[in-house]
Amino acid sequence: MTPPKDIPYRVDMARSVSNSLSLSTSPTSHFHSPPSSFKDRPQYNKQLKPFQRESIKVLLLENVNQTGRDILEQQGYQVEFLKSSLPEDQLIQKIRDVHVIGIRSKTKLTENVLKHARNLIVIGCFCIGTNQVDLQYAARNGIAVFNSPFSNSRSVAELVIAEVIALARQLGDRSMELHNGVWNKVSNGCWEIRGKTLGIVGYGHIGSQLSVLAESMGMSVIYYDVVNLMSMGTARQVSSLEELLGAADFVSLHVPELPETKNLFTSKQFEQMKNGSYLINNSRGSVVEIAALVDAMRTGKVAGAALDVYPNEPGGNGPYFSNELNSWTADLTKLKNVILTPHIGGSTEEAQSAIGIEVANALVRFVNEGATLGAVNMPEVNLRSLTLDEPNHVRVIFIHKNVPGVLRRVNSILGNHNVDKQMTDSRGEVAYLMADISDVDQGEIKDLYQSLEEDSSRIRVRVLY
Ligand SMILES: NC(=O)C1=CN([C@@H]2O[C@H](COP(=O)(O)OP(=O)(O)OC[C@H]3O[C@@H](n4cnc5c(N)ncnc54)[C@H](O)[C@@H]3O)[C@@H](O)[C@H]2O)C=CC1
Ligand SMILES: O=C(O)CCC(=O)C(=O)O
Repeated sequence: MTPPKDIPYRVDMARSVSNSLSLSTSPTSHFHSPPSSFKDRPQYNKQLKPFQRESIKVLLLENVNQTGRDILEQQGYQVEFLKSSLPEDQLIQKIRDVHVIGIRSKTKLTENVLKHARNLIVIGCFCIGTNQVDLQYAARNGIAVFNSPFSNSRSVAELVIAEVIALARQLGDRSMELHNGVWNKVSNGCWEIRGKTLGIVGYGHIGSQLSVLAESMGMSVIYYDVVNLMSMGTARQVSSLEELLGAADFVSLHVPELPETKNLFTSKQFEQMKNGSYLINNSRGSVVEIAALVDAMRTGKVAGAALDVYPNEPGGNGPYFSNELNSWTADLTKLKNVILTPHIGGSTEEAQSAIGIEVANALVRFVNEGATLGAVNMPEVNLRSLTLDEPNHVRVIFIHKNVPGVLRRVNSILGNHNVDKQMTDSRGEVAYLMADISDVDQGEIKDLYQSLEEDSSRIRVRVLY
């Protein structure tokens, strides 16, 4: 088979020899000796180099922070960077040959897209949410997914505090009026937030951080969560959403996108809110039925709203926030005291820089060492690093279907060598085995790889050395 022009020969070999999706499985790769300056150290980690790093192709979408790009480029990987997300047809073209993809919240990695990703081994979500990725499909195909679980939590919580005050004082309207030359000095319907009650729905990383900030500004905090959680400060957990809605002056949503949170807020919930209360949604657009919110605001039941997220969001910056995108847009934008922001809850220099570092490092650990610590769709497996004084050691990674009898078969293959350490774990249908074995000659690696490839449970084999 002649390799396509832009794919290095060994990538194509990996595919044709093993029928594997993974470049790094290639048993034909060269061993790279460690730099001689390291050799005098008594104990040092061996950099596993089963492939030429410059063959690893990385596609970064949605303006991933420079910190992340630097880490990946320093590895020698080929990094392609785009500022926006891509429509599905272009994404399918691009994803065909990459081994690593980095996205934020806009890029939808559905089964339909992922089935074209024949070389992909890992996805980095440079954000908290992972609802944009088909996590099950990815796991079933040996593709690990990483995110940054709390690097932007503080940024979101601070934005909510700003929104609580801005809504209470109708700041958006006053500012817009003055931009249009209208002086409108009023106090009617404007409030201090001191002594008011904030109701937080979803008391996880963001909700609990917000709780602390709100209390420090003199608010009382109540929260509703499906899990029983420890309260921060003097906040109080309530037993139902209805109870929260009946007591809160401000309601702020911090739940993930799940089937159970879809349209969590419809006309019923708006009816249960206090008259003249406020709604803030920085979670996901699917959580609130916007047409119902528009109705609740027209009647005055809800006195103001701040929205950062929408059911449909544009892939990049530009004049796209229109009825074409979401049918209720014109109704919403005509309302008074509505603050609309373009999904910027986590968009601060601090958060983006920290996310870039955290996710890029997780990607490098996975590509180079096979470690899945922090993966959101796979068992978390890691072994201490191999060291440079272990020259004939090989790390075997065997991602397989979680069915009986696999370990017996795999260990009979590995058993021809000395298994120094091994860890295996499962998550749902998928299991992940990592083993460091010694006394392996370079010439035996290909056979080892081939034997594992032939096991009926195999999802993906990688041999790192
Ligand atoms: N606007 C933005 O830029 C950002 C938005 N987000 C969104 O915020 C969400 C929350 O983030 P974190 O606080 O980090 O998540 P988290 O996972 O730490 O907390 C979520 C909480 O919601 C609770 N929960 C789940 N289902 C619930 C339900 N039906 N009713 C009540 N509580 C429920 C969970 O038990 C958990 O305590 C993310 O999933 C993401 O979608 C996150 C970061 C930035
Ligand atoms: O900053 C982004 O692109 C997405 C933020 C977000 O929604 C998240 O972290 O889940």
